[in-house]
Amino acid sequence: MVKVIMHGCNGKMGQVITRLAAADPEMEIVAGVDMRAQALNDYPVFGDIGECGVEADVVIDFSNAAAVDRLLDWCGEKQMPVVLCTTGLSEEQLSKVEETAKKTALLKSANMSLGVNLLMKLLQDAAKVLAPEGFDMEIVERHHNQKVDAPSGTAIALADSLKEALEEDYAYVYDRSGQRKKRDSHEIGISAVRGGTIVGEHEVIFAGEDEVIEFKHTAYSKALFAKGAVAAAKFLAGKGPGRYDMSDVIQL
Ligand SMILES: NC(=O)C1=CN([C@@H]2O[C@H](COP(=O)(O)OP(=O)(O)OC[C@H]3O[C@@H](n4cnc5c(N)ncnc54)[C@H](OP(=O)(O)O)[C@@H]3O)[C@@H](O)[C@H]2O)C=CC1
Ligand SMILES: O=C(O)C1=N[C@H](C(=O)O)C[C@H](O)C1
Repeated sequence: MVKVIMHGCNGKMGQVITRLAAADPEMEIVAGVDMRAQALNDYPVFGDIGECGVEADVVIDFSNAAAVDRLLDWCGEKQMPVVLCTTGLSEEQLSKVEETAKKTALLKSANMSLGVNLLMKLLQDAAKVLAPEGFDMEIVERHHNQKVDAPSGTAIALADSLKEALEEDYAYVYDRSGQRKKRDSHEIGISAVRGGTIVGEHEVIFAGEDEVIEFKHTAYSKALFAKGAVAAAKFLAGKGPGRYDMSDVIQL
């Protein structure tokens, strides 16, 4: 039985994971942490991770970037494995992630779905062929109107995987509204749409002369991400210090 502390337990993802774990004989949520320290389910909820004295094997985090520093400090100090799913982290926080992974097992992924993790690999093959031929690369992401960070962590991760595959350097461009100049060939444009209840869509466009190739992933339910997070928590429990990602969990 894997015992989980759910960080951000009263949020949208925290509640989807709570329902999934309740039906899973191999996993139990033993405590939750949330700004609103209100118990909505059958486990105790604390207002701060430091107040949680419940014994556990792993933390699953879907909270807010503002909560991540405190969480990383606590997990590092307690040598508590952590599945970090919150997006919108600063450069300083990303460095802290690497430092924390020297003290405890840490799996970070902006997207827990099989489809997006496979897409990251497929894109690298496409980029290696198309970018040197002069195809422009653009990413468009669409999410619900409750999302606070933009662009999505997934859009940045997709851009990072394009960049990683290419020999030449590419700059990310998020906003062209203040510019009166043509697009540079060595940029990756990233655009964010927010509206309604869109769960999450990511489109990667390779636009060349007289032809366009598009890759698209659509999430139809948050259960998709919850399923990946649960698999990641089972994988991470009992592991020693180290930095992991979803490619360690999913056989691609
Ligand atoms: N990696 C992935 O596959 C996915 C990542 N995400 C990311 O996960 C994060 C959460 O998403 P979602 O569940 O939709 O967001 P929600 O806002 O619905 O949930 C976040 C929860 O965390 C709580 N919270 C805020 N600050 C703290 C804190 N200091 N300590 C503990 N809890 C805190 C919030 O409380 P309050 O509402 O009172 O502020 C809220 O209940 C986002 O960054 C999102 O982008 C989402 C889906 C998939
Ligand atoms: O906030 C969300 O909802 C999501 N956030 C993640 C991101 O920023 O990439 C993943 C998913 O698309 C849903």
